[in-house]
Amino acid sequence: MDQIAPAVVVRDLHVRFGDVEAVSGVDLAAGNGRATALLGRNGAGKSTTMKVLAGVVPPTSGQVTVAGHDAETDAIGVKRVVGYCPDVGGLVPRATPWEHLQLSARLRRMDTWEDRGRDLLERFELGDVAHRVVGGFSHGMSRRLSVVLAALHEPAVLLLDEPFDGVDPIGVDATLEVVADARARGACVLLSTHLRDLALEACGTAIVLRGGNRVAEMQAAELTGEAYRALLD
Ligand SMILES: Nc1ncnc2c1ncn2[C@@H]1O[C@H](COP(=O)(O)OP(=O)(O)OP(=O)(O)O)[C@@H](O)[C@H]1O
Repeated sequence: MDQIAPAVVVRDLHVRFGDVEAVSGVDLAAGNGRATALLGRNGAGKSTTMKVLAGVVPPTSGQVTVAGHDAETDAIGVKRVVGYCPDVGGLVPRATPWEHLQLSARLRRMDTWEDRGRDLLERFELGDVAHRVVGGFSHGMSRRLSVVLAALHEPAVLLLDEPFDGVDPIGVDATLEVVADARARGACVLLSTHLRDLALEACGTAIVLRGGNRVAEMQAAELTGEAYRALLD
């Protein structure tokens, strides 16, 4: 399923916020039809890397290409080809799930999206609350809706930042299904999580970040609990 060039290529990425270097020299390549897990301790640089891949934060230096679009010079092109579930936020408290889907579809100029939107809401058990404002949603419900929104337009690159955080087993299974579906249609998936077991279940490759650097890349199956702990310290 891999095309010739990887869908996501990151070379020597640095991201600086004032005095803080959040990412300091990350390299990675992720292929089509594959899912890659980003792991690492709090503050390792996972979310910042995801934000750059989503076209939300510009790289301070380095090269980042997402489905052929340069993250520094073509952030809009990047935003068009990705589906991004941010680690926090991204939802409008006074809007309903259905209104979020409508807005997302309109921004992406999608003609037919209602059936897929309805199906995704059902799969994530949000069908019954499709017309309730999300301001009253639990954390897990909001996470599930964020995954739905990321997946709606069947993006070439699916970026899921902590999609399992606080999510119940039904939501976890639905998320694993979304990842499997994306891989099956040849999309590239990057998923950040602290949950090693779920990373292994969802992804074929695991990348471990520490202090803004990539310290390991391996087959996810090789990332035993012991190996992971050793990489964190
Ligand atoms: N907007 C910002 N301004 C200042 N520092 C930031 C900003 N965003 C991230 N950082 C810092 O950059 C570093 C990496 O943060 P990041 O959120 O990427 O880590 P993470 O691996 O996703 O952590 P977690 O597992 O806790 O979500 C941290 O030291 C963080 O405090």
